[in-house]
Amino acid sequence: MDKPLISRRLVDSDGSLAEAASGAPKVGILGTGDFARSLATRLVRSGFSVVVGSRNPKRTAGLFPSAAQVVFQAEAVESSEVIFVAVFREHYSSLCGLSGQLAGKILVDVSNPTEQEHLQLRESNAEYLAALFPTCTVVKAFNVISAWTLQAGPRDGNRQVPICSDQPEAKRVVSELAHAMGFTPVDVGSLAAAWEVEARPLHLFPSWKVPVLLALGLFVFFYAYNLTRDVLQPYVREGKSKFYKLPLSVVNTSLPCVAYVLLSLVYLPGVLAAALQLWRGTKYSRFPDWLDHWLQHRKQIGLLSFFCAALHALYSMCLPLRISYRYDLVNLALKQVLTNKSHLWVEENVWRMEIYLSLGVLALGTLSLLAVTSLPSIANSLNWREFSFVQELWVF
Ligand SMILES: NC(=O)C1=CN([C@@H]2O[C@H](COP(=O)(O)OP(=O)(O)OC[C@H]3O[C@@H](n4cnc5c(N)ncnc54)[C@H](OP(=O)(O)O)[C@@H]3O)[C@@H](O)[C@H]2O)C=CC1
Ligand SMILES: [Fe+3]
Repeated sequence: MDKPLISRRLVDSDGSLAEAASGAPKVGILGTGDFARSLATRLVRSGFSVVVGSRNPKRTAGLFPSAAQVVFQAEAVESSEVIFVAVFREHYSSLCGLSGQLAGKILVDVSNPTEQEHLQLRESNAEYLAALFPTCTVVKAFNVISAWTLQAGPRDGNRQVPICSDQPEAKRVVSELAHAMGFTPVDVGSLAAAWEVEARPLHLFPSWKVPVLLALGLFVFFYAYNLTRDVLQPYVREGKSKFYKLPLSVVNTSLPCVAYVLLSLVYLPGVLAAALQLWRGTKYSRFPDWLDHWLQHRKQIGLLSFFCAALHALYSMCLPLRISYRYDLVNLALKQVLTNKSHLWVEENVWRMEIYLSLGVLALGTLSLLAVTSLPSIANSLNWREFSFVQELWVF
């Protein structure tokens, strides 16, 4: 890997990928599926010479950049020292015929198990591959990167690539490769860590689970409290039916309570941490685990607090749109004008409007939150010219 990693001629005049620079480091790929194709494209763009091993190279060669060589599996593994195994676990054993040529080489396991496989098989895919090819060094890497990200380039989202292996030298080689492709390699230890690395793509938004459950729990608590206070109590005491308040009014009264409590939970751990440091007399000792986790979740708790506050503002703006509000106004006017006790109230209309408004506001709030949270990744995905264009628009 001491050779220059970025070649000079990468793109043909017609836009397809051109010949890689002669003498560029050679990387092998076994498999010709989605992942293999995107990986080959990224490697060629990063200046590597790529040789792809297929069971049927004639059929699949047209799918790869012209700079990548597509040959039979045996030929591909012969000419490269680092070989990506872009094949599903159940087909690993079909590669055993190549073990002679693969001896002493670095195999990069990029595979991901399904959730069911991950729970059933206690052995990671990488360890299984290492057991099948004991003369090779297996490195687990790139499984958290999608074919799409490889194709588009590591511009938006997470660039981190966790890498693990029992051989530090092999880990170094693959880390340099990841770095040259624009990713950030993260050493997560020996191959025993592969099981945990393979679990990562199975969890969606892991850092949001506790904050979301917390916000939901608080919402249920305050909703139950406001329901008892504003609806059940008047019904039991005075026989007044105010159940139409359930979808809108009670929700709107509960939201700011949740927002305030969540906001205080954003600031409280910082205060506790400072107090703990003063009490211990040092800034350089570890916080207890619970405080550490709490501090790490502050961003998500803050965003949820903002979401509840924004929903509350939207609900409040929409309150005068409610038909119940209009009926109340008309009734008040009637009461003032007429002496008799006429009462204008169509229960069905009230309910329909309350529910429609509630759902509409919820959808609008969710969309705004999505827009706000995706702003950083949108900003990340812009190149410098697009970014300055947006900046100019903004200033204008
Ligand atoms: N797609 C993605 O976004 C991601 C995929 N991965 C991992 O990459 C690996 C490949 O995924 P993907 O490219 O999507 O899968 P595909 O099904 O698209 O491709 C699998 C490839 O395996 C090759 N292969 C080799 N031996 C066999 C065999 N005995 N039977 C069937 N196929 C065989 C085939 O190539 P040929 O016929 O030319 O030999 C085939 O193209 C998987 O382990 C997956 O978990 C990891 C992260 C993201
Ligand atoms: Fe308010």
